[in-house]
Amino acid sequence: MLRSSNDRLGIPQPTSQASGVLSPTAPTSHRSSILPPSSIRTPSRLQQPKSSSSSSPIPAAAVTATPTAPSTSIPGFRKISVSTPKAPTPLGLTTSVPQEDTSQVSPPSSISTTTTTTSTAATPVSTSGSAAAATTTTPTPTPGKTENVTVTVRIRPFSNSELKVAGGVTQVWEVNDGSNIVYNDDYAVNTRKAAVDYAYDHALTGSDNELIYNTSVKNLVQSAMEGYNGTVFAYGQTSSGKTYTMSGTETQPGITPRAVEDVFKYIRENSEREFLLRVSYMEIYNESIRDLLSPEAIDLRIHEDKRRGVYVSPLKEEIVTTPIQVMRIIERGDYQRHVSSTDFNAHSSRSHSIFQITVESRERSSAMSGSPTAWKPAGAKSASAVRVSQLNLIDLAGSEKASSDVERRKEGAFINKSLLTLGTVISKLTEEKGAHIPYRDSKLTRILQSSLNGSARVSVISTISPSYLNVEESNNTLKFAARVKKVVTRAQTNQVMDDKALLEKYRREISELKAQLMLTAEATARAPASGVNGSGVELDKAKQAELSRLLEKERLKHEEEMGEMNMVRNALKERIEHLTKLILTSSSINTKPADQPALAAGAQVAPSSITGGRGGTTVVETSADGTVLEFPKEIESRLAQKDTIVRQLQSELETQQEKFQMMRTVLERASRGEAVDLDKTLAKLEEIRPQEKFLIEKRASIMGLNTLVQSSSSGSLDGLAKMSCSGSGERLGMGENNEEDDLDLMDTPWNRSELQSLRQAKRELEIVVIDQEKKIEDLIALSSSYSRSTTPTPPQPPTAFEDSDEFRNLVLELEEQREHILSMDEEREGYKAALIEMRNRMRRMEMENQQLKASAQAKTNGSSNGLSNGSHETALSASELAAKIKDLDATAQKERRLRLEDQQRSMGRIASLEAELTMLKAEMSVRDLAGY
Ligand SMILES: Nc1ncnc2c1ncn2[C@@H]1O[C@H](COP(=O)(O)OP(=O)(O)OP(=O)(O)O)[C@@H](O)[C@H]1O
Repeated sequence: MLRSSNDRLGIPQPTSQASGVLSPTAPTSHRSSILPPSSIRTPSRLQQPKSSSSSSPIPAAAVTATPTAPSTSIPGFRKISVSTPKAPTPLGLTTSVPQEDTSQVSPPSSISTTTTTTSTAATPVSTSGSAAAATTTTPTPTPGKTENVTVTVRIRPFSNSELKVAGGVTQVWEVNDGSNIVYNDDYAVNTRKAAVDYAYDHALTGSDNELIYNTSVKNLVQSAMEGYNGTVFAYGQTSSGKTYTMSGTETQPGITPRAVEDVFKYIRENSEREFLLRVSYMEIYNESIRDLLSPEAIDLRIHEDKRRGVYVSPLKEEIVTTPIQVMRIIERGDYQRHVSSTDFNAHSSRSHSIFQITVESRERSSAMSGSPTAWKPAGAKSASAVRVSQLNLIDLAGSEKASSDVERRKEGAFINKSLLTLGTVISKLTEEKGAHIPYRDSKLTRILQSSLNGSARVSVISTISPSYLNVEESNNTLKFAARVKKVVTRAQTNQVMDDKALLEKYRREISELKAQLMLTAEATARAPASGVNGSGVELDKAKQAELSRLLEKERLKHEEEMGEMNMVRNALKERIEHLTKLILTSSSINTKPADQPALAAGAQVAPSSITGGRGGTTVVETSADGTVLEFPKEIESRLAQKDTIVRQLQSELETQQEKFQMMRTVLERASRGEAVDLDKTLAKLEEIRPQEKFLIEKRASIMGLNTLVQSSSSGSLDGLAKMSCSGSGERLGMGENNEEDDLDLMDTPWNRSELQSLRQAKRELEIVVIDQEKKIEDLIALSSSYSRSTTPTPPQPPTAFEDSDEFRNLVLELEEQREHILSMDEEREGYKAALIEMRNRMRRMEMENQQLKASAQAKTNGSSNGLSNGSHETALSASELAAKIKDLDATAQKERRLRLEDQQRSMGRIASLEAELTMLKAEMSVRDLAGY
């Protein structure tokens, strides 16, 4: 489970129950003693003058808290009583503690000297870490001089669950002399335990994180700023207070935010050097290394080289310029860290987390010359050598007993194994000279190898519970801490002379850019004034016109060139400004608005306040060979995202084109007057509509991508919100930010051409997409015009396509077709009428013919009978009649032939129908027979 940083921080400590008082029989001692909550508070031992001898009558301290006393409260924590010193109580105790301190101190009168204990400390330890000395600065190490690891044990107050359980409030441990841990006398007496005395550099109680920071870490941070590697880690059983110590709460910022603050404070106060800071954050979860700033990067590898020692790669590093920016990054990383609720801790860290600050610094005198010629060749011995050091702040996962949950048990097994290996490595380092040290047995020891084997200053904070319930685990932690105390280191500074240091690289780049800027300035100055005809020569009108045309052309060209030149100059200036901002000096840091107050872990940070320069976080990454590269992960993931979108768009466009072609064919057929199924066509056109949605989505996703890059570079989450609502109104990928971000990312030459070609491809694609969109719109308009013509819908306003020539031609063509069909119809009707007329004429002629025949017959009969009635009713001569009859006969014959043919055709058709009928009848009878 991943948790939010707020979950991780400020987990409220329950209010303790008031119960019990110091037993009158309890031996008083000059130890700090952790007492049950109701114990009377006395002035903190931490404010007492430090005792030089255990036998001297100095007060003892006891941790306590009551919920009822007037107090200065730390939200989420037990209320701590604050009272003024009083007269001794019947128990001989005074009741005064400093604010937020939970130590209880016995007055001198009541103190019996501490019973002598058997010390389990293997080495004599310094007691320099008393609270009184806490805020003083110990000298930075002498290069090459050996020193022991600084070990601090911190006993936290009782937790709520401990207070609730029987025996939970039995206090086992006490702090003695500010540096030793011994058994509480009551506990020792009641359990008849042999006394123990673990000796460390510092032993602390209470909740004051400033105290522990000043006591155990402050010096180490200072020496990290001076070029020495430093490692701080919190070690202890689960729920013993490691995260509380390292991260802290809003009211009690832990070691990490305080260290960050001090890093910037150091830069502010050291004007003779300039600095470049970069940070990374990783976790080891189930023996796999994960980049908390780039969570998709899992299972990172560990490498080693002579120059850098052991390091993890590829690990994202961000260049930082303000404390608040660093806190924001930590918050981001914390959000990704594996945290779960366990049987012992509601917010238990299930991984070891390692936060690294890499500090590069160099004397300003050599760096600030600003002249491009001031650079010495790489490797040259000069004051420009860059010091590189690393500060590791590590919150280990807690050792734990078996958990009831399977997943937690598995995690616990990994945690315990790596902590066991850490213990073994420490043992071997201290006990067996020249023995094989099994650093490689766990990722944790491998990463800590450089620190443990000598070259770093190391401070270990061991956290324990005060309760009897955890006595066994606390004993193990104390033994581990005692062993670590024996580890000897020999810190030394690292000097880098070449471009491997980013500081050197950036300074060189700034110089080169400044030189380029000067060149462009000179070029601008040299540029001729344009548009002036200063010859004073009289020219004729035509020549003058020609000349002014040429001059105008020349002037435009010149303006264009000047515009380009200015763009280059601005880009150079911006880059110089950007790089300069990354390099921190006391003056630059003092002028920064980010002079924030002490940072509380989990404090809300405005996203805008973390952006520096042009609003982008600068990301670097160390390659496997130890070279520091700029931005590769950002570039890679961005290119990959863009590639995917380009591929998607291309395939979508191909589909679109196919459909478009299909539609076109249908429309062409329709325009030719061929039958087309309009409904089907319209349905197909409808299918195209969802693709519009796709294009809009793609546009939005490209816009979102730009926003994402912007947000990732600014470290803010609001970019993601912007992403979700961006897009619809803008053209594909044409967001302004895109190019700007690309410029930011184009800082390295290796990706420049790739980005450019990608941008070019994107632009080409945009044109295709826009073209496609236009065509689709046309098609949709056309389809609706067709549907309007086929359905009686109210008239629509004409679309653009209806006004087009193509549409007009189609309509004309259709009209012509229609007219043609009409004229054909008319013609056919005419033929029909002519035919009928012919038939009528034929009939009339036949009748006439018959009449003529009859009269001719009558004439013939009359002449032969000698009868001549002298009638001249007919004026036709016999020959004329014969001709007419012949004519009519021919027509009648023709008609007969035609009728005969018709009759024959009909007979044929009837015959074939009859045959068919017979067949069908036969089939029917066969079916009947078959019993269907
Ligand atoms: N010195 C302290 N003063 C007040 N409260 C403390 C102190 N140390 C720890 N606590 C509280 O005790 C609880 C457990 O502490 P924390 O989460 O820091 O333990 P942890 O050692 O990091 O545990 P884990 O290994 O499971 O992550 C938290 O609620 C924390 O606020």
